[in-house]
Amino acid sequence: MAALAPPVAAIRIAVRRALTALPADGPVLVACSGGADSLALAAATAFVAPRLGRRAGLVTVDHGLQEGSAGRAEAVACWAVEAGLDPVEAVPVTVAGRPGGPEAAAREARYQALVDAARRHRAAALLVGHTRDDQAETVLLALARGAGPRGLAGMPERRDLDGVPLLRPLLDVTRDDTRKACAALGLTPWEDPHNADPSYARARVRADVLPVLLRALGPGVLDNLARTARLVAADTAALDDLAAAALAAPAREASPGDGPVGGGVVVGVRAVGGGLSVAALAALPTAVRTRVLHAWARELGASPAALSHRHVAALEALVTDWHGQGATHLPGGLRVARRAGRLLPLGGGPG
Ligand SMILES: Nc1ncnc2c1ncn2[C@@H]1O[C@H](COP(=O)(O)OP(=O)(O)OP(=O)(O)O)[C@@H](O)[C@H]1O
Repeated sequence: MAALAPPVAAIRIAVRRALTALPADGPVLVACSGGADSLALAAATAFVAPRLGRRAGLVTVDHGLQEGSAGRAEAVACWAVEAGLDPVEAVPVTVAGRPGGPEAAAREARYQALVDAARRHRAAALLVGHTRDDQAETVLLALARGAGPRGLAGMPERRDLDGVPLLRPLLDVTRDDTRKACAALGLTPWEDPHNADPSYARARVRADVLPVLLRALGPGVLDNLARTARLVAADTAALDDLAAAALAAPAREASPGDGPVGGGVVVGVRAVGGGLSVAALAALPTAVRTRVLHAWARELGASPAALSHRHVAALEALVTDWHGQGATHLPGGLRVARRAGRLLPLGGGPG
């Protein structure tokens, strides 16, 4: 028997690790574009899942944006059936008419179709093929746009997508390895023209920025960027937890010796009679306060997509830079004002 190529083995190990952590019920569904990353993922899942006594299927979404896209989706689906995956679906979606740029609209349509398929098949999880290279690109793009820790934390290995667990088993695998694995298995991946289109920032990072960094700083750069994402993600999760605890608890009079947060003590911020206590907010470290304000704005009804750091900064100014300014406007027509030591939504929203 021919020796197994190392990238094929590494990808199977990564998939095995992801699948063994899942609850027993329901198939896993691989989201596959036909590109090298998700094709290598699908091939590894087709191999590993039955050996773990689990069903594995595949969904490929046809955005209908390029000539021949339906044929490409059909070809991926035919390969998947031959590879023993079941269920297999090629789902056409309509991208035109959705809000946002074409890329965002395509992503939204794709994720909706994937979630619908996962629900239809009562899937235990959806698997996507993001690699360590994708993670490094994500971190660089976040750095360049000043995204803050949430962006620098990159893509999580696991997240909830409208109630469906979304897994990224290949975050420790390089794109080079997914290509090598496809070659070793005799698979011909589809080359998405968008990946080389310089009008996309990610494509420019991929083609121009990462190669320079790798040449100048050595091959450890990809690893280091991905590690940065993991470290930042852990810190961010801890700060989010502190903010959630502060937002859940009633404000009380601060007494000398109270750390703002620390020693297991979290100062609550809910004011008696509604709204948030300005004094309690002021006692929090900035990193926790901004998270509290962000979470509260969402609770009031501001859509996360529309809520920007400028809105949160304006809310924060009501606490830390108060000079009698008027109400702050939030997305969705919401307004928040400072009144008698409290931040209050105007117009009788939830407090
Ligand atoms: N048309 C599609 N149908 C199903 N899943 C998709 C589709 N496009 C992308 N995905 C999923 O989302 C992941 C990320 O896609 P994206 O296009 O951002 O990355 P990529 O690096 O080009 O991945 P790939 O090489 O697998 O196309 C893919 O690995 C795949 O799991």
